[in-house]
Amino acid sequence: MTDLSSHAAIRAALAALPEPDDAARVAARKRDAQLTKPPGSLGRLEELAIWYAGWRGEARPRVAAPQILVFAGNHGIAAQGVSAFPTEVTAQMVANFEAGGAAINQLADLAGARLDVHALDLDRPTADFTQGPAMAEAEACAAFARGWGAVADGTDVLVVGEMGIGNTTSATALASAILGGNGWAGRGTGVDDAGLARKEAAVARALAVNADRTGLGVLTAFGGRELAAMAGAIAGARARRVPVILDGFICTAAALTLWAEEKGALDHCVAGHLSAEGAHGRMLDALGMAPLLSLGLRLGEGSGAALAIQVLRGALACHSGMATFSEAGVAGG
Ligand SMILES: O=C(O)c1ccc[n+]([C@@H]2O[C@H](COP(=O)([O-])O)[C@@H](O)[C@H]2O)c1
Ligand SMILES: Cc1cc2nc[nH]c2cc1C
Repeated sequence: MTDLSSHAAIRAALAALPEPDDAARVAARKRDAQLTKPPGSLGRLEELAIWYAGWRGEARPRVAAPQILVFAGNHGIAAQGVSAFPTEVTAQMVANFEAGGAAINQLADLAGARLDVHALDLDRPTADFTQGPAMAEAEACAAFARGWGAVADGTDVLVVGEMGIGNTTSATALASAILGGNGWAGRGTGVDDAGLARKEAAVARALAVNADRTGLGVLTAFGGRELAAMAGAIAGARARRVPVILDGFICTAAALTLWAEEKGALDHCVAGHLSAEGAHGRMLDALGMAPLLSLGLRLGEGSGAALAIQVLRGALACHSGMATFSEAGVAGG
Protein backbone atom coordinates (compact mmCIF):
# COMPACT_ATOMS: atom_id res chain seq x y z
CA MET A 1 0.00 0.00 0.00
CA THR A 2 1.35 3.42 -0.95
CA ASP A 3 1.69 5.74 2.04
CA LEU A 4 -0.49 8.79 1.39
CA SER A 5 -0.96 9.88 5.00
CA SER A 6 0.80 13.27 4.83
CA HIS A 7 1.77 15.90 2.28
CA ALA A 8 5.33 14.58 2.43
CA ALA A 9 4.19 11.01 1.77
CA ILE A 10 2.04 12.12 -1.17
CA ARG A 11 4.96 14.12 -2.59
CA ALA A 12 7.10 10.99 -2.46
CA ALA A 13 4.33 9.01 -4.20
CA LEU A 14 4.03 11.66 -6.93
CA ALA A 15 7.78 11.61 -7.52
CA ALA A 16 7.62 7.82 -8.04
CA LEU A 17 4.84 7.83 -10.65
CA PRO A 18 5.64 5.93 -13.87
CA GLU A 19 6.44 7.42 -17.28
CA PRO A 20 4.92 6.23 -20.56
CA ASP A 21 6.37 3.21 -22.37
CA ASP A 22 8.66 4.64 -25.05
CA ALA A 23 8.81 1.47 -27.15
CA ALA A 24 5.00 1.32 -27.40
CA ARG A 25 4.85 5.00 -28.25
CA VAL A 26 7.46 4.66 -30.98
CA ALA A 27 5.71 1.56 -32.40
CA ALA A 28 2.38 3.38 -32.40
CA ARG A 29 3.90 6.38 -34.18
CA LYS A 30 5.43 4.08 -36.78
CA ARG A 31 2.10 2.35 -37.30
CA ASP A 32 0.28 5.69 -37.64
CA ALA A 33 2.66 6.63 -40.48
CA GLN A 34 1.73 3.42 -42.37
CA LEU A 35 -2.07 3.68 -42.17
CA THR A 36 -4.18 4.26 -45.29
CA LYS A 37 -4.61 8.03 -45.00
CA PRO A 38 -2.63 11.09 -45.96
CA PRO A 39 -0.17 11.85 -43.11
CA GLY A 40 -1.82 14.00 -40.45
CA SER A 41 -5.29 13.72 -41.98
CA LEU A 42 -6.83 12.36 -38.77
CA GLY A 43 -5.70 15.52 -37.02
CA ARG A 44 -5.58 15.36 -33.23
CA LEU A 45 -6.91 11.78 -33.26
CA GLU A 46 -3.46 10.64 -34.33
CA GLU A 47 -1.58 12.12 -31.37
CA LEU A 48 -4.37 11.02 -29.05
CA ALA A 49 -3.98 7.39 -30.11
CA ILE A 50 -0.17 7.53 -29.82
CA TRP A 51 -0.41 9.15 -26.37
CA TYR A 52 -2.82 6.44 -25.20
CA ALA A 53 -0.65 3.65 -26.66
CA GLY A 54 2.37 4.97 -24.73
CA TRP A 55 0.56 4.97 -21.41
CA ARG A 56 -0.98 1.55 -21.94
CA GLY A 57 2.29 0.04 -23.22
CA GLU A 58 0.59 -1.38 -26.32
CA ALA A 59 1.03 -0.30 -29.96
CA ARG A 60 -2.57 -1.19 -30.96
CA PRO A 61 -4.77 -0.63 -27.90
CA ARG A 62 -8.53 -0.23 -27.55
CA VAL A 63 -10.66 1.19 -24.74
CA ALA A 64 -12.68 -1.70 -23.31
CA ALA A 65 -13.23 -0.77 -19.66
CA PRO A 66 -13.79 2.95 -19.04
CA GLN A 67 -14.50 4.03 -15.47
CA ILE A 68 -16.15 7.24 -14.29
CA LEU A 69 -15.61 8.33 -10.70
CA VAL A 70 -17.85 11.02 -9.24
CA PHE A 71 -16.82 12.46 -5.88
CA ALA A 72 -19.22 14.60 -3.87
CA GLY A 73 -18.40 17.03 -1.07
CA ASN A 74 -19.90 19.90 0.86
CA HIS A 75 -18.23 23.24 1.50
CA GLY A 76 -18.26 25.63 4.45
CA ILE A 77 -17.77 28.49 2.00
CA ALA A 78 -21.30 27.84 0.64
CA ALA A 79 -22.67 29.67 3.71
CA GLN A 80 -21.28 32.91 2.21
CA GLY A 81 -23.94 32.89 -0.54
CA VAL A 82 -21.57 31.92 -3.37
CA SER A 83 -23.88 29.44 -5.17
CA ALA A 84 -27.26 29.73 -6.87
CA PHE A 85 -28.35 26.47 -5.13
CA PRO A 86 -28.63 25.35 -1.50
CA THR A 87 -26.13 22.84 -0.08
CA GLU A 88 -28.82 20.13 0.31
CA VAL A 89 -28.61 19.72 -3.46
CA THR A 90 -25.27 17.92 -3.13
CA ALA A 91 -26.81 14.98 -1.22
CA GLN A 92 -29.96 15.11 -3.33
CA MET A 93 -27.91 14.81 -6.51
CA VAL A 94 -25.96 11.90 -5.02
CA ALA A 95 -29.32 10.16 -4.51
CA ASN A 96 -30.15 11.02 -8.12
CA PHE A 97 -26.83 9.49 -9.30
CA GLU A 98 -27.62 6.36 -7.30
CA ALA A 99 -31.10 6.16 -8.82
CA GLY A 100 -29.75 6.59 -12.37
CA GLY A 101 -31.47 9.91 -13.03
CA ALA A 102 -28.60 12.34 -13.63
CA ALA A 103 -26.92 13.37 -16.88
CA ILE A 104 -23.79 11.39 -15.98
CA ASN A 105 -25.82 8.18 -15.63
CA GLN A 106 -27.04 8.54 -19.22
CA LEU A 107 -23.59 9.40 -20.56
CA ALA A 108 -21.93 6.57 -18.62
CA ASP A 109 -24.45 4.09 -20.06
CA LEU A 110 -23.82 5.41 -23.55
CA ALA A 111 -20.05 4.98 -23.11
CA GLY A 112 -20.45 1.52 -21.54
CA ALA A 113 -18.58 2.92 -18.55
CA ARG A 114 -18.57 1.74 -14.98
CA LEU A 115 -19.81 4.60 -12.75
CA ASP A 116 -18.84 4.82 -9.08
CA VAL A 117 -20.12 7.61 -6.84
CA HIS A 118 -18.27 8.48 -3.63
CA ALA A 119 -20.04 10.82 -1.22
CA LEU A 120 -17.44 12.23 1.18
CA ASP A 121 -18.87 13.15 4.60
CA LEU A 122 -21.64 15.31 3.17
CA ASP A 123 -23.13 15.99 6.58
CA ARG A 124 -19.82 17.47 7.72
CA PRO A 125 -18.91 20.32 5.33
CA THR A 126 -15.31 21.51 5.15
CA ALA A 127 -14.47 24.65 7.16
CA ASP A 128 -15.08 28.10 5.66
CA PHE A 129 -11.70 28.88 4.07
CA THR A 130 -12.08 32.62 4.56
CA GLN A 131 -11.42 31.88 8.25
CA GLY A 132 -8.61 29.32 7.95
CA PRO A 133 -7.83 26.13 6.02
CA ALA A 134 -10.84 24.18 4.71
CA MET A 135 -9.30 20.91 5.89
CA ALA A 136 -6.63 19.64 8.23
CA GLU A 137 -3.70 17.97 6.46
CA ALA A 138 -4.78 14.49 7.60
CA GLU A 139 -8.32 15.05 6.35
CA ALA A 140 -7.19 16.19 2.90
CA CYS A 141 -4.78 13.26 2.71
CA ALA A 142 -7.55 10.81 3.64
CA ALA A 143 -9.72 12.17 0.81
CA PHE A 144 -6.75 11.99 -1.57
CA ALA A 145 -6.18 8.36 -0.56
CA ARG A 146 -9.87 7.57 -1.08
CA GLY A 147 -9.57 8.83 -4.67
CA TRP A 148 -6.28 7.02 -5.28
CA GLY A 149 -7.86 3.74 -4.16
CA ALA A 150 -11.08 4.20 -6.14
CA VAL A 151 -9.56 3.29 -9.51
CA ALA A 152 -10.88 -0.18 -10.29
CA ASP A 153 -8.73 -3.12 -11.40
CA GLY A 154 -8.94 -3.47 -15.16
CA THR A 155 -9.91 0.15 -15.85
CA ASP A 156 -8.28 1.31 -19.09
CA VAL A 157 -9.36 4.96 -19.10
CA LEU A 158 -10.58 7.08 -16.20
CA VAL A 159 -12.93 10.05 -16.05
CA VAL A 160 -13.09 12.02 -12.81
CA GLY A 161 -16.10 14.15 -12.04
CA GLU A 162 -17.64 15.87 -9.04
CA MET A 163 -20.71 17.25 -7.36
CA GLY A 164 -20.47 19.89 -4.64
CA ILE A 165 -22.47 23.05 -4.11
CA GLY A 166 -19.96 25.89 -3.68
CA ASN A 167 -17.07 24.08 -5.30
CA THR A 168 -16.50 26.59 -8.11
CA THR A 169 -15.42 29.03 -5.37
CA SER A 170 -13.01 26.40 -4.09
CA ALA A 171 -11.69 25.83 -7.64
CA THR A 172 -11.38 29.59 -8.16
CA ALA A 173 -9.28 29.92 -5.00
CA LEU A 174 -7.04 27.06 -6.18
CA ALA A 175 -6.49 28.61 -9.61
CA SER A 176 -5.85 32.06 -8.11
CA ALA A 177 -3.36 30.68 -5.58
CA ILE A 178 -1.45 28.55 -8.09
CA LEU A 179 -1.58 30.66 -11.24
CA GLY A 180 -1.96 34.16 -9.76
CA GLY A 181 -3.78 37.09 -11.31
CA ASN A 182 -7.44 38.03 -11.17
CA GLY A 183 -10.64 37.15 -12.97
CA TRP A 184 -10.79 33.45 -12.08
CA ALA A 185 -14.30 33.63 -10.60
CA GLY A 186 -17.27 32.73 -12.80
CA ARG A 187 -20.98 32.16 -12.35
CA GLY A 188 -20.89 28.47 -11.40
CA THR A 189 -24.45 27.20 -11.12
CA GLY A 190 -25.66 30.67 -12.19
CA VAL A 191 -25.03 33.30 -9.51
CA ASP A 192 -26.07 36.90 -10.21
CA ASP A 193 -23.72 39.89 -10.12
CA ALA A 194 -23.98 40.20 -6.33
CA GLY A 195 -23.16 36.47 -5.96
CA LEU A 196 -20.17 36.87 -8.25
CA ALA A 197 -18.93 39.80 -6.15
CA ARG A 198 -19.30 37.64 -3.00
CA LYS A 199 -17.24 34.90 -4.67
CA GLU A 200 -14.49 37.35 -5.58
CA ALA A 201 -14.43 38.79 -2.07
CA ALA A 202 -14.35 35.30 -0.52
CA VAL A 203 -11.40 34.26 -2.69
CA ALA A 204 -9.49 37.46 -1.87
CA ARG A 205 -10.01 36.83 1.86
CA ALA A 206 -9.09 33.17 1.48
CA LEU A 207 -5.78 34.04 -0.17
CA ALA A 208 -4.99 36.54 2.56
CA VAL A 209 -5.79 34.07 5.36
CA ASN A 210 -4.04 30.95 3.98
CA ALA A 211 -0.34 31.39 3.24
CA ASP A 212 0.77 27.95 1.95
CA ARG A 213 1.11 28.08 -1.88
CA THR A 214 2.33 24.53 -2.57
CA GLY A 215 0.00 22.33 -4.64
CA LEU A 216 -0.96 20.11 -1.69
CA GLY A 217 -1.02 23.12 0.63
CA VAL A 218 -3.64 24.91 -1.47
CA LEU A 219 -5.58 21.69 -2.02
CA THR A 220 -5.87 21.36 1.76
CA ALA A 221 -6.58 25.05 2.36
CA PHE A 222 -9.20 25.59 -0.37
CA GLY A 223 -10.20 22.19 -1.65
CA GLY A 224 -13.28 20.35 -0.84
CA ARG A 225 -12.86 16.69 -0.05
CA GLU A 226 -14.12 15.92 -3.56
CA LEU A 227 -11.31 17.99 -5.09
CA ALA A 228 -8.71 16.20 -2.96
CA ALA A 229 -10.24 12.85 -3.96
CA MET A 230 -10.15 13.86 -7.64
CA ALA A 231 -6.48 14.76 -7.34
CA GLY A 232 -5.87 11.40 -5.66
CA ALA A 233 -7.74 9.50 -8.37
CA ILE A 234 -5.82 11.27 -11.14
CA ALA A 235 -2.51 10.39 -9.50
CA GLY A 236 -3.65 6.87 -8.56
CA ALA A 237 -4.62 6.23 -12.18
CA ARG A 238 -1.09 7.18 -13.25
CA ALA A 239 0.33 4.69 -10.76
CA ARG A 240 -1.67 2.03 -12.64
CA ARG A 241 -0.80 3.41 -16.09
CA VAL A 242 -4.42 4.38 -16.65
CA PRO A 243 -4.85 7.49 -18.83
CA VAL A 244 -7.26 10.13 -17.52
CA ILE A 245 -9.73 12.41 -19.30
CA LEU A 246 -10.20 15.61 -17.32
CA ASP A 247 -13.63 17.21 -17.05
CA GLY A 248 -14.46 20.87 -16.40
CA PHE A 249 -13.43 23.76 -14.19
CA ILE A 250 -13.41 21.99 -10.84
CA CYS A 251 -11.74 18.83 -12.09
CA THR A 252 -9.04 20.86 -13.84
CA ALA A 253 -8.43 22.91 -10.68
CA ALA A 254 -7.94 19.67 -8.73
CA ALA A 255 -5.50 18.47 -11.41
CA LEU A 256 -3.69 21.81 -11.26
CA THR A 257 -2.62 21.07 -7.67
CA LEU A 258 -0.71 17.98 -8.88
CA TRP A 259 0.89 20.03 -11.66
CA ALA A 260 1.94 22.61 -9.07
CA GLU A 261 3.79 19.83 -7.24
CA GLU A 262 5.33 18.09 -10.29
CA LYS A 263 5.17 19.70 -13.72
CA GLY A 264 4.91 16.30 -15.46
CA ALA A 265 2.22 14.94 -13.14
CA LEU A 266 -0.54 15.39 -15.74
CA ASP A 267 1.26 13.88 -18.73
CA HIS A 268 -1.19 10.96 -18.61
CA CYS A 269 -4.18 13.36 -18.83
CA VAL A 270 -6.06 15.01 -21.67
CA ALA A 271 -8.67 17.75 -21.37
CA GLY A 272 -12.04 16.25 -22.28
CA HIS A 273 -13.81 19.52 -22.93
CA LEU A 274 -13.83 23.27 -22.50
CA SER A 275 -16.32 24.31 -19.84
CA ALA A 276 -18.48 27.40 -20.23
CA GLU A 277 -17.19 28.48 -16.81
CA GLY A 278 -15.28 31.57 -17.98
CA ALA A 279 -11.75 30.91 -16.73
CA HIS A 280 -11.54 27.22 -17.64
CA GLY A 281 -9.80 28.02 -20.93
CA ARG A 282 -7.15 30.06 -19.11
CA MET A 283 -6.50 27.18 -16.76
CA LEU A 284 -6.11 24.76 -19.69
CA ASP A 285 -3.79 27.24 -21.43
CA ALA A 286 -1.59 27.33 -18.33
CA LEU A 287 -1.45 23.52 -18.40
CA GLY A 288 -0.70 23.52 -22.14
CA MET A 289 -3.82 21.44 -22.82
CA ALA A 290 -6.26 21.82 -25.71
CA PRO A 291 -9.75 20.47 -24.99
CA LEU A 292 -11.13 17.67 -27.18
CA LEU A 293 -14.68 19.08 -27.17
CA SER A 294 -16.22 22.51 -26.75
CA LEU A 295 -19.97 22.18 -26.30
CA GLY A 296 -20.77 24.92 -23.81
CA LEU A 297 -21.26 22.44 -20.93
CA ARG A 298 -20.89 23.64 -17.33
CA LEU A 299 -22.48 20.77 -15.48
CA GLY A 300 -19.59 18.89 -13.92
CA GLU A 301 -20.29 15.26 -12.86
CA GLY A 302 -17.65 14.18 -15.42
CA SER A 303 -20.16 14.83 -18.21
CA GLY A 304 -17.89 16.49 -20.80
CA ALA A 305 -15.11 13.97 -20.20
CA ALA A 306 -17.60 11.09 -20.48
CA LEU A 307 -18.54 12.32 -23.96
CA ALA A 308 -14.85 12.57 -24.84
CA ILE A 309 -14.39 8.83 -24.13
CA GLN A 310 -16.05 8.32 -27.51
CA VAL A 311 -13.56 10.64 -29.21
CA LEU A 312 -10.72 8.58 -27.73
CA ARG A 313 -12.47 5.41 -28.88
CA GLY A 314 -12.73 6.89 -32.38
CA ALA A 315 -9.01 7.66 -32.37
CA LEU A 316 -8.17 4.10 -31.28
CA ALA A 317 -10.64 2.45 -33.65
CA CYS A 318 -8.84 4.12 -36.55
CA HIS A 319 -5.35 3.66 -35.17
CA SER A 320 -5.73 0.02 -34.21
CA GLY A 321 -8.22 -1.12 -36.84
CA MET A 322 -7.14 0.52 -40.10
CA ALA A 323 -5.17 -1.28 -42.78
CA THR A 324 -1.67 -0.15 -43.70
CA PHE A 325 -0.84 0.93 -47.26
CA SER A 326 0.90 -2.38 -47.93
CA GLU A 327 -1.90 -4.51 -46.39
CA ALA A 328 -4.55 -2.74 -48.49
CA GLY A 329 -2.47 -2.45 -51.64
CA VAL A 330 -2.96 1.30 -51.74
CA ALA A 331 -0.27 3.22 -53.62
CA GLY A 332 1.77 6.10 -52.22
CA GLY A 333 2.34 5.16 -48.58
O1 LIG B 1 -17.58 21.38 -14.59
C1 LIG B 1 -17.71 22.62 -14.66
O2 LIG B 1 -17.00 23.31 -15.40
C2 LIG B 1 -18.75 23.28 -13.78
C3 LIG B 1 -18.96 24.64 -13.90
C4 LIG B 1 -19.93 25.22 -13.10
C5 LIG B 1 -20.64 24.45 -12.16
N1 LIG B 1 -20.40 23.13 -12.06
C6 LIG B 1 -21.15 22.31 -11.06
O3 LIG B 1 -21.92 23.15 -10.23
C7 LIG B 1 -21.63 22.96 -8.86
C8 LIG B 1 -20.80 24.08 -8.34
O4 LIG B 1 -21.35 25.35 -8.66
P1 LIG B 1 -21.48 26.45 -7.52
O5 LIG B 1 -22.18 27.59 -8.19
O6 LIG B 1 -22.31 25.81 -6.45
O7 LIG B 1 -20.09 26.75 -7.09
C9 LIG B 1 -20.86 21.66 -8.77
O8 LIG B 1 -21.74 20.62 -8.40
C10 LIG B 1 -20.27 21.46 -10.14
O9 LIG B 1 -20.32 20.12 -10.54
C11 LIG B 1 -19.48 22.53 -12.85
C1 LIG C 1 -29.09 20.35 -10.07
C2 LIG C 1 -27.57 20.34 -10.12
C3 LIG C 1 -26.92 19.25 -10.72
C4 LIG C 1 -25.52 19.24 -10.75
N1 LIG C 1 -24.63 18.36 -11.23
C5 LIG C 1 -23.40 18.80 -10.99
N2 LIG C 1 -23.51 19.96 -10.37
C6 LIG C 1 -24.78 20.27 -10.20
C7 LIG C 1 -25.40 21.36 -9.59
C8 LIG C 1 -26.82 21.39 -9.57
C9 LIG C 1 -27.49 22.57 -8.93
